[in-house]
Amino acid sequence: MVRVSTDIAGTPVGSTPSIDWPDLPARQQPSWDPAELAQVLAVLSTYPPLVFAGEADLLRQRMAEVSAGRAFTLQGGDCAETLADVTGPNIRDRIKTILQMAVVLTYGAGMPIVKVGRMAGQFAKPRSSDSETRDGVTLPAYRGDMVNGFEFTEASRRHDPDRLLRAYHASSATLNLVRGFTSGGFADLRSVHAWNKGFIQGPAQARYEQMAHQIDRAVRFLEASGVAEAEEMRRVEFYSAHEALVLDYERPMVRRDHRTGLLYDTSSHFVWVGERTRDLDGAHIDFVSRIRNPVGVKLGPSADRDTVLRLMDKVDPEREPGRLTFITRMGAGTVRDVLPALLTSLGEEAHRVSWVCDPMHGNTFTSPSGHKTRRFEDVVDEVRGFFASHAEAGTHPGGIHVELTGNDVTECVGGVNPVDLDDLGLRYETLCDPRLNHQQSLELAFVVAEMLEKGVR
Ligand SMILES: O=C[C@H](O)[C@H](O)COP(=O)(O)O
Ligand SMILES: C=C(OP(=O)(O)O)C(=O)O
Ligand SMILES: [Mn+2]
Repeated sequence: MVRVSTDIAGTPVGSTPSIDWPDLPARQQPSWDPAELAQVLAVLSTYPPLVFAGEADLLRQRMAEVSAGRAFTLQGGDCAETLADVTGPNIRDRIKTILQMAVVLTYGAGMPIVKVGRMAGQFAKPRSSDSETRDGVTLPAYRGDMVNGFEFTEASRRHDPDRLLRAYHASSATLNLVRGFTSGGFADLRSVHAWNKGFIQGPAQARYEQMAHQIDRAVRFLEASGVAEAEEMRRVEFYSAHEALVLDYERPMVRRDHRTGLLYDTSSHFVWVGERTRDLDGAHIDFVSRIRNPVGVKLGPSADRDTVLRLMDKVDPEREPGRLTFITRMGAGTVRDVLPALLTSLGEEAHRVSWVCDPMHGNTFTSPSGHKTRRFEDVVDEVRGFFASHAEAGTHPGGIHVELTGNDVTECVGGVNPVDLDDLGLRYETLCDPRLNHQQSLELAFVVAEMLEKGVR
């Protein structure tokens, strides 16, 4: 995964601190049996960290480049990872998709792409409703495999703290494979480029051929000049991220770094707080304010200047480069009305954080067949509106955050090889929100690369 220099590798993994977490209101938390939970927490807090403090520091440096306008970040993966989907082929194909997108974006941006998987911990979901009713039977809503099962039975929907340990092990197995894939030659620029050529030979050909041709020339130049042989071209830095939602998972994973005495959430390199849990005086914002990892906060269309400044004061009072990322998810129809004004109202402060576009969560609707879906065209339109907003405000559009899979699912409609509303039932596999499939993800990368290359006003 990330390239680890000797001083990072030599970093002691840190001790489990005893922290009296303040008793603040926390939304969207499971209701566990307290005795069962206590047993699990005692075990989880002794488990090895999944990431090193030094790796999180390195990602913070990379995100500092994003906030300074010298890098772009690609964050992507499932809405909800599931325990059953932790398989070699699934992980490989998701990594492959992200790497393919990153090559295209690198070309378009002419900047380093900071690659972050929404994976190895994305096992918990906030829900609109606490319960779900089917055929007159009401049960607790599915909240992700870290909390309960998707199967619609009382036993499966029970909040089971043992699942925290299963999520830890699944995250550990995922990260292990990701580290292998991204450092062991699989990520070789030439193979990734060859996979992209496969995409362009399909229906995308006419629309994206010109850019594909330019990328091909650039890679051929690297090969001809011998640069493609370099070790750096055979591996990539790749980081993990998930929503820090279930505090009974995140808190026991916090460790004190022996070098500095500071706290890190060792469940992931990057964690974010979601739109539904970012209350200024709530436990989630308090949690991320205490850890040293680079962190994100989602912002929906209701976020105003005052809220954003107060979030900055809480989470990033020193305005440390790379520390805080705002992930905006305004909706394609709203972004142009709301985002430029918000950015402008922040003045200089808007330059002290990174801005990333989540074009998924503001664009969800239910199809006539009853599937939760999104239109590819709306996703693209929100990214376009995001770029235009930053151009207007003079701030850096720092990246995209996307729900995607490497599989050929039919969950979002549209794209150059279109999924129609009638196709949704063919391969609708997500247990929560609809993801872009492999082709739609690559197509998004080409469209965004064009925006990066040509600029959007
Ligand atoms: O991923 C985000 C949320 O968990 C999801 O959009 C909530 O969806 P719901 O409205 O089906 O609960
Ligand atoms: C829950 C999510 O998003 P948001 O907090 O923006 O609704 C998510 O990213 O899956
Ligand atoms: Mn989602």
